Amino acid sequence: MTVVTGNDRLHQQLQAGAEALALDLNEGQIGQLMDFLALLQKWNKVYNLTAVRDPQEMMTHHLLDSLAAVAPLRRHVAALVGEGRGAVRLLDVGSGGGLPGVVFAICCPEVDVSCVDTVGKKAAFIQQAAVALKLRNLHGVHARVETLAMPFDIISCRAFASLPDFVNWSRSALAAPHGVWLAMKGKHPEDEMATLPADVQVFHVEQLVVPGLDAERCIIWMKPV
Ligand SMILES: C[S@@+](CC[C@H](N)C(=O)[O-])C[C@H]1O[C@@H](n2cnc3c(N)ncnc32)[C@H](O)[C@@H]1O
Repeated sequence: MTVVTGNDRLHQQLQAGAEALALDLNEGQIGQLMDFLALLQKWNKVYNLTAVRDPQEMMTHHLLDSLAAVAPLRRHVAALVGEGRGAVRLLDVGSGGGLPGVVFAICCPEVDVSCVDTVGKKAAFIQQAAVALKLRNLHGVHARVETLAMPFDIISCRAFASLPDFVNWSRSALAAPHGVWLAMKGKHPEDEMATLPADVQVFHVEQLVVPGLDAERCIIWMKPV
């Protein structure tokens, strides 16, 4: 008789989710995502990284939710590389326990990902995850995003702030002239979009479907004009 453990079930769910999202992930990447889930579970008790405590809920609400943004991100990265941009740098703002930043670093090894958070222990957790998962393209940064001035090609966020606050606070870290913002949102944020600064343009609203999650999700892509 084969015994199916809770971990096996989560592994199967992750694999099925990646397939539903048409994501080409190798076994190493699936393994890193499972290891990241285990790290989140383990250190959440100490560092208070996320209000989500149940491993099953962490899979759907954190991992699969973040994975839903990977194909759109890969498309944008491919376009940047096609324009002749070398190493693509991404900043994930208010990354907390590393969402979506760590998932992006695992799934897009060619992208250099920095996760910034004002809470020191969260940035330290990202550094720890980078070592444990052997992710040389992942960095934890302890700072307020408003203080960063290094140029990033893509600045992402999930569950961070309103769109106007997100772009205003992170603007000095956006590379000119090609840098873009990738904001992961739930319901289409019409009110927030209406109050964006005049020199910030929404150039694409991309609907997302998260496997196993019956909820509205979208990416708001923005750029300075
Ligand atoms: C609600 S959590 C979201 C965490 C993660 N992105 C997620 O989706 O689970 C927001 C995070 O933003 C961080 N934060 C708030 N203001 C910030 C700022 N000005 N610069 C950087 N991080 C900030 C908080 O410490 C917190 O970890």
